[in-house]
Amino acid sequence: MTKANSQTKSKGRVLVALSGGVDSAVAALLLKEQGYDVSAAYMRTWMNEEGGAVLEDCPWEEDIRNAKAVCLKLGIPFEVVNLIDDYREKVVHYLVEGYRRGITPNPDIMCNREMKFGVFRDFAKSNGFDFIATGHYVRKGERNGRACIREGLDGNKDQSYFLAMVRQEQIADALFPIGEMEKPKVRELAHKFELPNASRKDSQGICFLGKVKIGEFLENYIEDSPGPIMRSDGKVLGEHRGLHRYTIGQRKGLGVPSNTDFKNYVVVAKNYENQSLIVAFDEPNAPGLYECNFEVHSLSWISDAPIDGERILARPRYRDPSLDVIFELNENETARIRFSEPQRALTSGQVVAFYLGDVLLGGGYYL
Ligand SMILES: Nc1ncnc2c1ncn2[C@@H]1O[C@H](COP(=O)(O)OP(=O)(O)OP(=O)(O)O)[C@@H](O)[C@H]1O
Repeated sequence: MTKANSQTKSKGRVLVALSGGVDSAVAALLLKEQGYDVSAAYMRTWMNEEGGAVLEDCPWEEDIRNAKAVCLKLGIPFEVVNLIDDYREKVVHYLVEGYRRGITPNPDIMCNREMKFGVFRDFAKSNGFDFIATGHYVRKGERNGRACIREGLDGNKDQSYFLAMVRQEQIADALFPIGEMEKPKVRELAHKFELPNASRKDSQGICFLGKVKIGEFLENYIEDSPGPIMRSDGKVLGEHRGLHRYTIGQRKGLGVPSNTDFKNYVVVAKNYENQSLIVAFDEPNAPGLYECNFEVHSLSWISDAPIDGERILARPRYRDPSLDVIFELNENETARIRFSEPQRALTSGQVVAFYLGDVLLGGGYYL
C-alpha cells in the first residue's frame, strides 16, 4: 500500500500511552493492524532526581528503552513526554498530603484521572490526535447514548476499578484495544509479532514507586511523630513512629507481639488527638474492623448517576468482587451505602467503584 493510500484509509490519529510493558505494546500493535495512524509516547513521571537514594532503583530508563524498541519494530513514531512537574503536583502531593492527614490515598486512581486521561490526553489533543489509547484491561461501551467503561473480558486482569474516578469527556475519545482479550492471548500476540518486550514481567505497584516501600518513600516527606500503640481497652503495648505509617487492617510491622496463641494484633483505628495507634485482636468482632455501612463522598459518574431502583453493585477495593449494595444518593455528591455482609478494613481515602452489571458507573471515596 502506498503512503498516501494508507493515510486516506486511516481510522484517525491515535497516541498510545506506551509504558514499556507488554500490554500497551500489544495495544499499539492492534491499533496499527486495525488501520489507525499510530504514534506512541512514554510519560516520564519518575522523580528519581529528587527522591535521591530511595528511588535509585527506578527502571524508567529500561522502560524507555523497551518502549523505543517496540516502536522501532512497529515502525511508529515515539517520544518521551516529560510530565514530572504535573505528576509531582497532581499525584505525589495528593499522596503525601493524604498520608499526612491520616487517610489512605490511591495514587493509581489519581494517576489515571489526572495524568493518563488528564495531562497526557491534553497533550495528545493539543498535538492534533483524535484518540488516546492505553493497555488497560477494560472495554469501551455505551450507556444512555454516551461512552462508558465495562470490565475487561479477562476477569483476572480487569482494571476498571482504577478508572472509577475518570469522567465522560476523559474517556469519550479513549481506546482500550486489549480489553476484549485475555492476558495469555496478549502475550501470545506479542511473541507472534516478535515484539522486543514480549517476555517482560508485568509491572506492579504504584506507578512511580517501583520496588520502594511506601513507608520508605514517605520518610522523605513526613517527619516521624511518635505516639503510643494502644489496645482498644486502653493498655499501652509500645510506641510507633508516626500514624501515617499505618493503615486500618494492617497486621505486619506493628512490632507488638500479642503473646496469645493464634491471635495477632491488627490496626483498628488511628487517634490523631493523642497520636495513638489503636490495635485489637484480629477477629470478626474487633471494634471498627468490619462494617456494613459507609458514607461516600466526592462521587464521580462517568455518564449519568444511577437512578432509583437500579441494581447497583459496589466493588469495595481492587480485586474484590462487585457486591450488591443498598445505595442512597444524598446531596453534595455524597451517598450512604450498605453491604449485606460486613467488609474488612475499608478506610478513609480509599475508593469504592460502582457498577451496573459489568458497566462501571463511577466511584467515590470512603469518608
Ligand atoms: N510511564 C508511562 N507512559 C505511558 N503510558 C503509561 C505509563 N505507565 C502506564 N501507562 C499506560 O497505562 C496503562 C496501564 O498502566 P499499568 O501501570 O496498569 O500497566 P500494565 O497493566 O502493566 O500495562 P503495561 O504492560 O502496558 O505496562 C499501560 O498499559 C499504558 O498504556
